[in-house]
Amino acid sequence: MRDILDKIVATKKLEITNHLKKISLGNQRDIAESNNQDALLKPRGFIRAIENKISAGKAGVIAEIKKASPSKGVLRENFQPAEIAQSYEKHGAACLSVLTDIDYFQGCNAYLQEARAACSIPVLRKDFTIDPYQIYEARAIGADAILLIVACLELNQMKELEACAHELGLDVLVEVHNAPELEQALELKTPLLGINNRNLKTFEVTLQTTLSLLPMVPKDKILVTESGILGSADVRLMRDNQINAFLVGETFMRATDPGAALRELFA
Ligand SMILES: O=P(O)(O)OC[C@@H](O)[C@@H](O)c1c[nH]c2ccccc12
Repeated sequence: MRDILDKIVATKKLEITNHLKKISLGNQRDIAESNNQDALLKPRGFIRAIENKISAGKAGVIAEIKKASPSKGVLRENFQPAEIAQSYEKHGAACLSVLTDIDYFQGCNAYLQEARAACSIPVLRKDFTIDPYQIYEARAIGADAILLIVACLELNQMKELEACAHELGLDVLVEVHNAPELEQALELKTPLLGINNRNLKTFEVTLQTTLSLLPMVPKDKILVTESGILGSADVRLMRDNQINAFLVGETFMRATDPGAALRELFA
């Protein structure tokens, strides 16, 4: 049986092919938009926003906006990206992460646009990036950073995608969940390195993933621990190990007020 990541990547390839087909059939609007520099939003520095929090002695929190996940189904019924974004910003998030994948996370580009327009902090487009076309699209919808998941990319492809993002002024978060992937990620230029505590192939979550890879992470990288941060003990464990950047989704999505939950978790 194929695992979920293979399945997602296969769907993503189909989505891109269909989109490119639509464009070549005469729907040029998306392309025209992304070529119109005046219509483009100026990127907000994603990495800089995290660095600023950390150098002020605070946690750099990337607060996620996701309606659903393949492992847990719908996380939040009354899902209002703009309202959530404002609450996150008000309660001290460094940045946002917005799921735009449709088929597995019930996300969409409009959620990112709504969230970003409602606040002034930078936004990561959380999606399965496998083609440069998606990076142009990310730029066109106003994303400030993109995600590269080592588990679904070849090294040369990753370098090409990173160069494309940097050319467009976007920051890159590279994500790993084991030692061989980490070695590949260190071949990239980006200082922003995410360790996902959730194995995307098995859905298993353990904070040990971050702790066990920590000795391999060079000091000049900004390490983000991703997934499975549930309570203040988790935050303390990470901060005791000099890990100061966090990507948190589910814990906030299940709270009545996601921003208030953020403030409480990092108090
Ligand atoms: O909801 P959690 O357990 O706090 O996890 C957030 C985030 O790390 C997770 O959504 C995530 C990390 N990497 C991904 C890649 C694709 C989709 C989703 C993700």
